[in-house]
Amino acid sequence: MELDKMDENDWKYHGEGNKSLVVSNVQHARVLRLLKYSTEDAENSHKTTEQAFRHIQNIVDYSQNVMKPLLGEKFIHNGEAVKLPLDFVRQLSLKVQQERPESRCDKVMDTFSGCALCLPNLTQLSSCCCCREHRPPLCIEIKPKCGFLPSSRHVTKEIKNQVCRFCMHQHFKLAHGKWKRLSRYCPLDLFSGNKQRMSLAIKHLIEEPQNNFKIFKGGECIYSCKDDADVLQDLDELAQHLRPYFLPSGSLMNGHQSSKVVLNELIQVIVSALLSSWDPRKTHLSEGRVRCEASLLHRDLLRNTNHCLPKDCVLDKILGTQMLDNLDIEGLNPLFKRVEQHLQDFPKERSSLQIDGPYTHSFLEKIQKCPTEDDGSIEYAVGKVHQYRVAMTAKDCSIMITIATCGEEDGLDQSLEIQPSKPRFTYSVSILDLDPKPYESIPHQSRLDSKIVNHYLRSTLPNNQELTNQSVFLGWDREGEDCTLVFHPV
Ligand SMILES: O=P(O)(O)O[C@@H]1[C@@H](OP(=O)(O)O)[C@H](OP(=O)(O)O)[C@H](O)[C@H](OP(=O)(O)O)[C@H]1OP(=O)(O)O
Ligand SMILES: Nc1ncnc2c1ncn2[C@@H]1O[C@H](COP(=O)(O)OP(=O)(O)OP(=O)(O)O)[C@@H](O)[C@H]1O
Repeated sequence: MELDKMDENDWKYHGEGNKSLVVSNVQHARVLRLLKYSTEDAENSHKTTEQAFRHIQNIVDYSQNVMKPLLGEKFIHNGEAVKLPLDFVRQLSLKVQQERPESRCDKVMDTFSGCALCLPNLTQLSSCCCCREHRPPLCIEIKPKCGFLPSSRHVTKEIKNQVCRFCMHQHFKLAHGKWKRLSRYCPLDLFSGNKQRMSLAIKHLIEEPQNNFKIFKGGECIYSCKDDADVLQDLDELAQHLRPYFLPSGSLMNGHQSSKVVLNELIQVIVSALLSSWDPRKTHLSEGRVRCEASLLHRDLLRNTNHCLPKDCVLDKILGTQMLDNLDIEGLNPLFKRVEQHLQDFPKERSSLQIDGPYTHSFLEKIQKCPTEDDGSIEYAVGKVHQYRVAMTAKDCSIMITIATCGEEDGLDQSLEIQPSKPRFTYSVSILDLDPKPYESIPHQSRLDSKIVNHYLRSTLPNNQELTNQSVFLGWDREGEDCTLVFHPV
């Protein structure tokens, strides 16, 4: 990328989240991730070039020195902080504006600093030369969220040991208008390691993707949550896109039947990619922490299955890192206050305690060498706060599974052979959105936790009206449901 010859016509809108907007290059498999600011205080809060560059470099350091050792080398792609010509950034901002979803327009792209993060475009396979078939790669993006129930003795509300945060949060989001329908996805099903539960979790993601599920074909997003949340997802249209990948070319199957087959095949491929690992060992998950009472799975299936993830598969790595939060926000809060008090008394120690970074090897050491028992020290409190922030990153990251079909003769390192008669896929699995979560956000986390739990208790118990209504609407059979997709025209 020649930074002095940047042309906005070489880039197009790719996607965005709460904090950044992403554009992709039309020729090369690269993206630029630019910061966003809230429109209310864009004038005041924008950073100077040096501050913005430092901020982005911090993200790179954190991803490389902290998250990569925890999540595994193979899943993480280092980005590079770059300084772009301001003219280019301003033109780019004008160009992408009309593509942006309305729901994200409460923030504006940073056109002041000229800084961005340059990353490989993970929706495209980097070494696709082994694939002689010329179908564009497919990429499935999953934001899995928190995959376990807390077991901390500091938890004061019993419901937190029974219903997972995602399922409780759904009710809060619905009440506050963030979404119009409840998602039936439960992260504990996805992280269970049980193929049947995982398939169901993915089925629920497809059915109601919200911001947890997207599909790209040849780098273009072909399936995601629409801004017009009233519209139900068109699964037949999705299946049309996927048919060439999952149904033999001569197949006579048509209509709903073929959509069902195609989507079930897709689900199987996703499950296999999520569980793939070279390590034959398993991580056994403690029963009490992987069963969510709000999951719609048949109770027997929840009770009578083994819960284990192949060691070092992407889900195992993410879950292990999420579990660094072992005190829960309720147990962390007093430690955060201890750190706050200490910083008031000794403000100069902020830097040696690495409260705002730098995210070096010694930051990782503070996490890894944190004492297991509270000895009353500031080191323990800081170690737990750092661990919690790292766990928060892992609870908010996304998984990208990029797959391409390949011919019989292709020699592949990573190939998924689902069934010998079916097409083979080469794939790559990556993790993205590994930004450090600010130290200052901990009090907000604590308030949000109480709001979510209290809202859930108020709104859902003792009757579960919202869920029941939705099941009727979509025609799902809640109790006896298996993992096959059922299509009911509405
Ligand atoms: O708090 P949560 O669980 O709602 O997570 C936030 C996400 O909401 P979600 O529930 O996934 O829709 C939220 O996602 P959306 O903006 O809702 O797509 C962000 O990822 C936010 O992170 P950040 O503050 O931008 O770094 C996330 O905030 P953090 O808690 O990770 O800081
Ligand atoms: N390296 C990449 N390759 C391809 N697509 C990417 C890449 N990085 C980000 N994206 C796309 O851009 C979207 C927004 O990026 P990202 O999740 O990093 O933004 P964010 O603002 O940090 O999100 P959040 O709301 O979680 O804070 C992603 O959901 C993904 O679809």
